[in-house]
Amino acid sequence: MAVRVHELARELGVESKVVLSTLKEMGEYVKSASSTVEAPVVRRLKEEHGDRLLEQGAKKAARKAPAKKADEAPRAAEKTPESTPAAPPATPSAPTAPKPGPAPTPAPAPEAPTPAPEESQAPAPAPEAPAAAAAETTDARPGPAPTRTPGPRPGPAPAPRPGSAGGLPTGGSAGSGGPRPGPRTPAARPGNNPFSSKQGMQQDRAPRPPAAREGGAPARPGMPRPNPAMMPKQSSVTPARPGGRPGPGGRAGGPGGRPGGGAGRPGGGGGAGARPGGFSGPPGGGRPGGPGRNQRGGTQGAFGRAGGPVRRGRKSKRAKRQEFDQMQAPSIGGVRVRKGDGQVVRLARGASLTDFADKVGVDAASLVQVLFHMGEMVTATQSVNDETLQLLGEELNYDVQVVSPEDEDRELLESFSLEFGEDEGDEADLAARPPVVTVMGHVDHGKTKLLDALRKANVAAKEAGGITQSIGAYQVVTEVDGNERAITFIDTPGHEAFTAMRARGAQATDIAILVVAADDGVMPQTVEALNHAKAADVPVVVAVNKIDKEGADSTKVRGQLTEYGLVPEEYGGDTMFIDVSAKAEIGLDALLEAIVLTADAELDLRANPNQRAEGLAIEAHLDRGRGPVATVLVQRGTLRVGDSLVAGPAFGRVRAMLDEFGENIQEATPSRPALVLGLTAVPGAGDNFMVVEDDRLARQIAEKREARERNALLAKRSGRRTLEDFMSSLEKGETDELLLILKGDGAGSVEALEDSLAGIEIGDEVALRVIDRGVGAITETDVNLAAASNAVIVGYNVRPQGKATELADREGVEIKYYSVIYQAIDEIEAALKGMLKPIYEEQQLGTAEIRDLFKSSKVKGGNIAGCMVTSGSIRRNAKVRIVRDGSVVADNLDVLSLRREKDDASEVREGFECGVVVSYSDVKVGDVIEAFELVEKKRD
Ligand SMILES: Nc1nc2c(ncn2[C@@H]2O[C@H](COP(=O)(O)OP(=O)(O)OP(=O)(O)O)[C@@H](O)[C@H]2O)c(=O)[nH]1
Repeated sequence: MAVRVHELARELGVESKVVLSTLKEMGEYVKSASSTVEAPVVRRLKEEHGDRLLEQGAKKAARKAPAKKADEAPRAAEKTPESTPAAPPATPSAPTAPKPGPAPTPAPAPEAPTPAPEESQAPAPAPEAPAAAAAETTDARPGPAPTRTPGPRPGPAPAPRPGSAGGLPTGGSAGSGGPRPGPRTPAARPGNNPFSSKQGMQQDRAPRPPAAREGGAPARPGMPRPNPAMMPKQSSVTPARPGGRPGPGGRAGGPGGRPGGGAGRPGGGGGAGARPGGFSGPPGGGRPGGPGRNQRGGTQGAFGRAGGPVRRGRKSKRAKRQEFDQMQAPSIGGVRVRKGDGQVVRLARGASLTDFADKVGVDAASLVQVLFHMGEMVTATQSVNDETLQLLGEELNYDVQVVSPEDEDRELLESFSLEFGEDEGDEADLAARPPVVTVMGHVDHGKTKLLDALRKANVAAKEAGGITQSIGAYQVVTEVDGNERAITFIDTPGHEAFTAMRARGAQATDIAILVVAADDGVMPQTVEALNHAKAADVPVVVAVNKIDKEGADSTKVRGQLTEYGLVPEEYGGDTMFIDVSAKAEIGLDALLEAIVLTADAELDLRANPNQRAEGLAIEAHLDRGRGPVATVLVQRGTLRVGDSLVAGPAFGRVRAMLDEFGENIQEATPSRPALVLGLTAVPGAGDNFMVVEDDRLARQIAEKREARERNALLAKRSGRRTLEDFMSSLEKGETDELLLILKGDGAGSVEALEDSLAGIEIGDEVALRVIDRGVGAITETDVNLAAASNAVIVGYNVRPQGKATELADREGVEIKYYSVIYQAIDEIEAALKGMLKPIYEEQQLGTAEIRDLFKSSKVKGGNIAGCMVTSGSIRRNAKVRIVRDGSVVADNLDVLSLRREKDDASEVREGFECGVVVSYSDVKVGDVIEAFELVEKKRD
């Protein structure tokens, strides 16, 4: 593939330094005459400077020719044959030559090229001039030189071609040049280029290996170089190239191509062989395309070939450019894709190959192919997961950065000149805010009970006489050092919720209360919760619970936690441990005080209350009467009724706000949880919210987020389907998939449903895939999606909206409604089982021995076997097998006819004789007919 500068120079007939300087002009790094030059560069050199160099070479040759020719020729001759394997074209020609039979062949060949193309017919005229010009080059070319000698007849030249056998070389040129000779040596052309003549460039053609034409060839040192003038033409000839076509591969496979070509040359048949040669470079290059395909290497080939008297037009500049581009691109698994040089490509999570392709300016289809070669089947528009994007990036030498949702959201907001998460103004604008607390701990250690107890202990609640409602968070007011201090509790205990929020980039919690039951001590989830708190860099207050219980050992808990780095203050550490009893309501005030003190000691909890509100949605659901409702936690600013709000993919205007007592409030300050009404959709827990200038802006942001989330979800769901998976499912027969669209009345219930569904285990044969999910009524959009993807809609506590039912009926979409999650799971599980292909079990029915054979022309199967049923029975509709001497000679046969006496029978039992015709005529006396039935087996 790569050639050295001096070889290239020789081929072009110029001095190495000329090539060197030209390459340098082109910006290529080449040091000396022995430096190697990659095929694509060679090609570019030729395309851009070929003519000039060849001209230069020709002049030089002309000057030296007389002297040189004499000895060079012979030299070349020797070389070609063996020494230059690289120059297959030449080589082949030589051998081939003989074949043509026409003795002259060998010799003439050289000449042939020389002569003007036009003349091809009249080879004889081999013009001197051309020869001279070529001389330089020629020297390399073995073939030509010798040829000359023998006969002036160019005619023979074609002969080599005929060699099509070896043909390749010829082939290419042959197309045009070769053909010419053809007439002379008809045999020569294997019919490859029937249309040869057309072009005038024959001269060179003949000598030139097809590959050369393509440019890949140039590398060939020994190649007979066509005369300078030829260069450009060659390309036009290309089409003629039979198998040898070094499409893209040509460049790589200079050498390889040739050889292959040799074989392939002859007609399309050679295609396969030819290809590999041409493609030597890329591993996949060898792919044996259809013959026709190989020939050409490209679509052009297809066109060129088909049309009989096809005109091989010259390649347009554009075509050449494309070809060059293609050649320049490295090949991955046979696919040519331009590689990057490590530049950063930022892609959103869930981006598709088309997005990737757009960013790097390549064809998405080629990326699909590259991935295919990497073992992944992905379509161009399908969302691809992060890992795959990164792998592809590595393969193509791009630094793919999958933008995290948070970054993406930041960018999205930036595009609207908005920023989330920063307090406006300076220090002076900040005011203290209450700490936000999450309760975590091991199962059954009393988290819920503690939250309830604290809620009841709420001073404010006591004063107001209010009963707190669960809106996802509540505030408690306590007295510390005579000051009323508020604390906000997030009402969802457990670190899962905490972590889930963190995973979304939301950190609502300032302090974590780690509940440890004094009678149980530190348990696995205690440690897990602790680690989550540490990871989030959230200070911990330990509530040693259930101290009212017998066997409670709060000291032990302190000791245990010390091992995990939580050293109680009383032991000299900085973690406050409070003994409490959620049940007996002991130590609750102390716990509240500890929270306030820890906040004061370790945290600077301040926020600017005088700005547009920002914060997090901590809980949201669809309320039948009130529509989407979301509990938001204001983190900074003040949220007011009437504000335009965007919360994740939901937006709207705050119609009303309620506190944890169900009371209407007009505003919510930092750390205040509030139930917001007025959103158009249900945001997710952990989604951030912010007040923006107007509804329009809120809508725009929400819409962009929604689109993004959908993509990300698709990417996550689509998973990677590897080739292996694909193959194995192919082996197993089609994999069936039950597609579902889940709609529910709350984000929690939908998630719960989806999680439960994910837990259904049916095996590999059928799969369950949730293609979309959402909160709210079943809409026409859902139905359309279901119709398009053949999915079933599952509505959990929701009903269809508008004309959704009508549309579903029309489209044949099934909508299942459930209000009990287990019922939904049971039914879906049953449906999945129903999709399983039945398992059949063989059940033996009986055996019969063939005692005699009767021929009957009336019987379709030929022989009627006279049998004695020796066990069980033989049934007309049974399956049978023939057993001879203990071996099964034919299996799974049908009973074509079963007769008892002269009547048709549906069953003949043991001990009776019968006449049987089976769908196997070669039965013999003594064979045993074994009858069996395939019975569907129940799955468990
Ligand atoms: N004796 C006693 N029992 C308690 C105390 N706190 C909680 N319990 C009991 O412990 C059991 C578990 O309490 P929960 O509050 O449900 O515990 P949890 O940590 O929220 O449990 P999960 O939600 O399953 O993780 C209940 O039966 C409570 O009544 C306490 O201080 N003393």
